[in-house]
Amino acid sequence: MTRLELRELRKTYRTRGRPPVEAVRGIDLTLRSGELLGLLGPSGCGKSTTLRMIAGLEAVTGGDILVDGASVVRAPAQDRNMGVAFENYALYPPLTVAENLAFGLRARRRSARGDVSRKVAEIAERVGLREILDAHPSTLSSGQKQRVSLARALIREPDVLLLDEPLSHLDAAQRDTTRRELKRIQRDLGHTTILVTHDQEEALSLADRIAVMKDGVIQQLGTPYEIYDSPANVFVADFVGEPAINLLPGTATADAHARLSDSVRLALPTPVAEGRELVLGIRPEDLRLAGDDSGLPARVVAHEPLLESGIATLALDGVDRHLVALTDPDVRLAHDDRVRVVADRDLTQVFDAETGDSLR
Ligand SMILES: Nc1ncnc2c1ncn2[C@@H]1O[C@H](COP(=O)(O)OP(=O)(O)OP(=O)(O)O)[C@@H](O)[C@H]1O
Repeated sequence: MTRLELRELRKTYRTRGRPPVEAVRGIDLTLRSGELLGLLGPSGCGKSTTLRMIAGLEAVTGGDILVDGASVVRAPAQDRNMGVAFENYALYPPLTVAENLAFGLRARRRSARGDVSRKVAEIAERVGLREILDAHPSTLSSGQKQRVSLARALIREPDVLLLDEPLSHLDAAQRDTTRRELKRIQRDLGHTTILVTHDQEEALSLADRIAVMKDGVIQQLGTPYEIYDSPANVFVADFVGEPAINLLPGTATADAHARLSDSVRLALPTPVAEGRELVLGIRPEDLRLAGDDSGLPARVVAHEPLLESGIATLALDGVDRHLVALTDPDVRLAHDDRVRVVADRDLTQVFDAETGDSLR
């Protein structure tokens, strides 16, 4: 069981003839023993750089990395005891799966031959690789390769497990199964784990806590519920959630409303200084179609009736921006239908238009 701490971790890439790139700008994070932390953010936000610094594959520009309170920031990669499974697998093609697994173990410790075979068999059983132990990587599916990659990281009995987009090459069905397996294995073995992903669903379903990153800075650290229900700013609100949250500009009124246009006002969950420019965030599932004349009049732009719930695109009368609302599975709407839409006041997010920060 291991605690991992990142303190003021920084990385600036300097390439001759180009301006420096500040990929990671002072990250502070503490992972509890056995915790699975999802590092989530768009491409280029510095996730992989962070992981590579922890693994010792990239020198840090500043800050510290501590494992159980001891700094490892100057230790070479092979002395850090981190299990790494990266996106591009990095399996050795001439070796069989069993040999690939054994190789990782032998390279690390001078283990006895019998010991190695026992460990390979054990991990193959746990990760579901028994049938393909004699296969070569070139004959494996993407899902199998990713599992071998995970097994190779696990077989070293690492203090910390670092997974970079471990499910990215899988199709939807494989991803679901592998995700469940990954969660089970991580929980059984109790590794302190960082999982890098740009896929919010992966982060929301796997992680104990999520750190949402943008431009080398952590925007919010919290449980999946905290991130989803109480986003710290517009970026987090917009990045997490599918279909995306509705973001509507408005101006605060004296009576705890936001004016979206001359004719449209929405109630705020908390009072805000009159005249303040806001962005309201309303999740598609927090909008409902009214059966009576409550709510705001709107026109249906499009409706996709899906199996579990439909997705309606609506134009509120007098507001330029379209809204997306989830509809019950039995609802059928046609283009230009008139409806009335109600937003749940208590679930409405309120952000400052200038800073993007939450005002709740
Ligand atoms: N070796 C390098 N030299 C120079 N710049 C780099 C290098 N590696 C990454 N960068 C830059 O650092 C920033 C962060 O990159 P990084 O790969 O860590 O992001 P990421 O969030 O993992 O993105 P992705 O999901 O696309 O891998 C990007 O602007 C990238 O172009």
